[in-house]
Amino acid sequence: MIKFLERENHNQTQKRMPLQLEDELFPSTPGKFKVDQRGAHYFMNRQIHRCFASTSTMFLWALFLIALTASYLSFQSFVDTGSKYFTASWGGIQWEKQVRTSAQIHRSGGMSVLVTGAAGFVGSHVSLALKKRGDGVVGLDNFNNYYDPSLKRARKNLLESHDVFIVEGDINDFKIVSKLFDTVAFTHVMHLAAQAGVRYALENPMSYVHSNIAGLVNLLEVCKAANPQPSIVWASSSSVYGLNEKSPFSELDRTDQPASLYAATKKAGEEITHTYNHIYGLSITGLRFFTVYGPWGRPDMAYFSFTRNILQGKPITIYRGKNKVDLARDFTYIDDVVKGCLGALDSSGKSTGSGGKKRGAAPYRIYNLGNTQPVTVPTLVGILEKHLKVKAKKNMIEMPGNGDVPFTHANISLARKDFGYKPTTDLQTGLKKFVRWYLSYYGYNNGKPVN
Ligand SMILES: O=C(O)[C@H]1O[C@H](OP(=O)(O)OP(=O)(O)OC[C@H]2O[C@@H](n3ccc(=O)[nH]c3=O)[C@H](O)[C@@H]2O)[C@H](O)[C@@H](O)[C@H]1O
Repeated sequence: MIKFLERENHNQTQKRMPLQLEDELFPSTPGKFKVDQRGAHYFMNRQIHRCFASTSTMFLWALFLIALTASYLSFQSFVDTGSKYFTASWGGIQWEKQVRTSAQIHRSGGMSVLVTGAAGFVGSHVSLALKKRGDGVVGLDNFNNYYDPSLKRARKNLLESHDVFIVEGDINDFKIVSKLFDTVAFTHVMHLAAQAGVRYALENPMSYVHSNIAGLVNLLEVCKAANPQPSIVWASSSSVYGLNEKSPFSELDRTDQPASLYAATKKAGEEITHTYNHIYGLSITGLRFFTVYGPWGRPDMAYFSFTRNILQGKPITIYRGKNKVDLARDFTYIDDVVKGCLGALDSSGKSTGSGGKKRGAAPYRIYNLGNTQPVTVPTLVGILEKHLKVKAKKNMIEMPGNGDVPFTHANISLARKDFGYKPTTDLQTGLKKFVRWYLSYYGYNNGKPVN
């Protein structure tokens, strides 16, 4: 704003100056010019003298103008630098120091990981787990308001208390992502920033294109050019199986029938990452998460919003499939997913390229991270009622055509074989932990809000 006003003033100054010059060099009232009676010689001399006088005046004015312009320009650049320094939320010596400190590795053979979406549900858990075992972690998150940003801020505070620094920025911002790679030679990227949610795609389709397509490509562009290139592990989704009816879902099953735009953008992500692996030698691992739940979770997900409504005495809507068949999900507890993420990072293998040039084949992998025990939505509600000690007001309706699929069920043998992935938390146990966290975070005591 300051810059804008100054530019306007500058234009006014420039407009005014030639007028003032004209006023000085030429009579503004030519009709009042009197014929001189003192002879041609005198007149000629006088004209020559005037001519010299006006040339030197012009010269002086020109000098003055040049000096004025030069001083304006240097002032402007001072203002630019100053305002960038004072208003930018990133950059500067102190910022770089924070990034480098956070990325420092504290165990032998450890990694330095850029975690995108670090203030998100899975991102915050993975960041903390990496930090706790001695890896370097830097977070990147845009803190958007898809759901209550205060929850993201609370996760950020938690991470900061464990010395994880989170940079506030968007994966679409080429400058900030490049700057991070200029500051730290990240060995790995855990890419979890995304527009999540299956049904929200009906409301805001472009947000999925922005984050899950454009943001992904932007991140890959920076990674491909980095030297050394990092290995990338990123969040795909169980939703890519779409209308697949073969159960359990295996990584070799078809994924070309997405039921939602969310699923389509995740599937596109799998294809996009494949091209970066193929052309630039980036090591890529895509993880298909199956309805991840747990403490510090996402308020837009069913288990979370059901809990909120049940506690507030509000009705919940339970979707049912055709012929009143209950919907089912392979709900997967966050701690199991975190172990899967770390296993995928540890086994990812190196990227082969450098500075945008491929030097050989690099791993390209895709894994299911599920629980292998699908549970119906009414059963989920029953477990919540038990833990909350409150009966839900249920409103059963037929599943609208909103992108939902009837069931999900993961075959996890590939992840088990390659990095020992073995989920150990059933829905009863996981929801108990979630409810305990929820009541404490939102200030409930014996099922009643405190204060
Ligand atoms: O595995 C994934 O890849 C995805 O998992 C998650 O999607 P979903 O499996 O759809 O989870 P979630 O919304 O909790 O709905 C659960 C069940 O409750 C039903 N459901 C939902 C809302 C409601 O009001 N009523 C209802 O019956 C609903 O019909 C469904 O049967 C992530 O959100 C998504 O980002 C992605 O990661």
